[in-house]
Amino acid sequence: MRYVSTRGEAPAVDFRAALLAALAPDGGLYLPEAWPRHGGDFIDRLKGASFAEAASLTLSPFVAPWLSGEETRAMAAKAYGGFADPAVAPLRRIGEEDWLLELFHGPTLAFKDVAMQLLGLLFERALRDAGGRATIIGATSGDTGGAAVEAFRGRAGVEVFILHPEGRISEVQRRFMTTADDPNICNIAVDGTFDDCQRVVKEIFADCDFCARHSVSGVNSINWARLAIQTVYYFTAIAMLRAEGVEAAPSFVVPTGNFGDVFAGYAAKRMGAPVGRLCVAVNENDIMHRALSRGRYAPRAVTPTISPSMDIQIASNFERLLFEASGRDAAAIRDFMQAFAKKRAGDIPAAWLDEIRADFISERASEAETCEEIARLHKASGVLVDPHTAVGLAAMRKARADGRLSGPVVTLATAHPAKFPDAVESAAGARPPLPAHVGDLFAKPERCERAPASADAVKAMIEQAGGGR
Ligand SMILES: Cc1ncc(COP(=O)(O)O)c(C=O)c1O
Ligand SMILES: N[C@@H](CCOP(=O)(O)O)C(=O)O
Repeated sequence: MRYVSTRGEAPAVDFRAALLAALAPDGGLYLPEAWPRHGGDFIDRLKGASFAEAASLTLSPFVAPWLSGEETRAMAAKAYGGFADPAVAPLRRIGEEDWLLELFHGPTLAFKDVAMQLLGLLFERALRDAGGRATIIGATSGDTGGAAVEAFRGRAGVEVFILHPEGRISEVQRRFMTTADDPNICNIAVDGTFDDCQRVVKEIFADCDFCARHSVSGVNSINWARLAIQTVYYFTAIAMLRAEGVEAAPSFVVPTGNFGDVFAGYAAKRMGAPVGRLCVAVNENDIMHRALSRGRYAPRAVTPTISPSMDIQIASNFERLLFEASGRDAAAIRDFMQAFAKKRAGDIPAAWLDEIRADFISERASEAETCEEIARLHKASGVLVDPHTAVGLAAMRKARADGRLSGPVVTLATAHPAKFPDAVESAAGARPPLPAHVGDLFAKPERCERAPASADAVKAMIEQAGGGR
């Protein structure tokens, strides 16, 4: 399997090269040159399988011939061995035809752990094979950073620089990053928004000399490997529903920010997973809802919300969807992205929009609706959800009410409620305790640098630390 760039001006590469590069050298995002198919009885084969086994079966066409099925299975078993729930991504029924897919049982209590725990091992292996080092640069609105720190702390040959928007993430999210005392981890609180952090990361990637000198790589969802791994839980969720006797193709509601997780659902569908609709659920930062419903992709100023990880305007992975919707017309994507960079807005061609709407719907949840959803579920069933998951549930309820969703629906529960205790307590009147395995988070000292939202400032910090050399 080889990987091509959405902008068509970079050579096709194998999985290991796409993994280590993260972003293609032409500024585009990698995708498999053709979607592998998991048809036939694939879902049935997953029914009794462990999550690690399912991961190895799902990922094998992506990682072959670099890794054998046996090697992938061993890595996945190691990656998921420490999850608090042995199912890794269990389903919880919350209504007649409604389920939550709980993706927060990993070490930092968010869905990012599912991909990141395996990604850490893949990086380690890739660097060992290539005999190299890496400087990982990442932007986070709260969860990617903690998951990356946990997955890469103490790993030989890897230095990690994570940028977060100062004061715009929860204290628990921040502590998952800043309490790591390993010398290969550097947290940087940026004076700006998540979009500023992501812009700085992309500007650094655009400096080819710097990247070559420091072996720069990334673990945000611009990295195809992240999304490939995230396809796994769409397959396992469908297999678990089948095991419960639910044969109809479920729809998935995905709390969305950078458009990575919902694109993974789309990728699973393209690979043959029987997926109904994909519902893009956003908070008041609703650029993706406006783009999909009105056809104009135009950022506004970021509004801080109680679901801070989705306080995002520029959704990196939308480029991947546009590439698919355009019939993989890389020249058209280049034009679209260049015009967008200049005008800060873009009109999505009608034909592309029709393609997108064949698979996707979208919905927005206000702050009040998000709080109501947390309170409603807690009152009805005693279950506490985090505000990102609640955005998904509010979107699900609206889309069911007007008939855009029907039949079995799985809403992705993307974070543990204890990551956002204040917001959850104020909505539901109950404070979610931190799980015992992370109970010492508030006892550890924090370590964090500060920087303006400038690529030069961050590059200077990396230079000074000697990252990747
Ligand atoms: C808890 C949580 N939910 C949802 C999202 C949105 O996911 P994505 O950026 O893949 O759309 C994020 C951030 O990525 C998150 O941290
Ligand atoms: N919501 C994310 C933002 C980064 O998204 P990614 O999926 O591209 O890594 C976060 O919590 O950091």
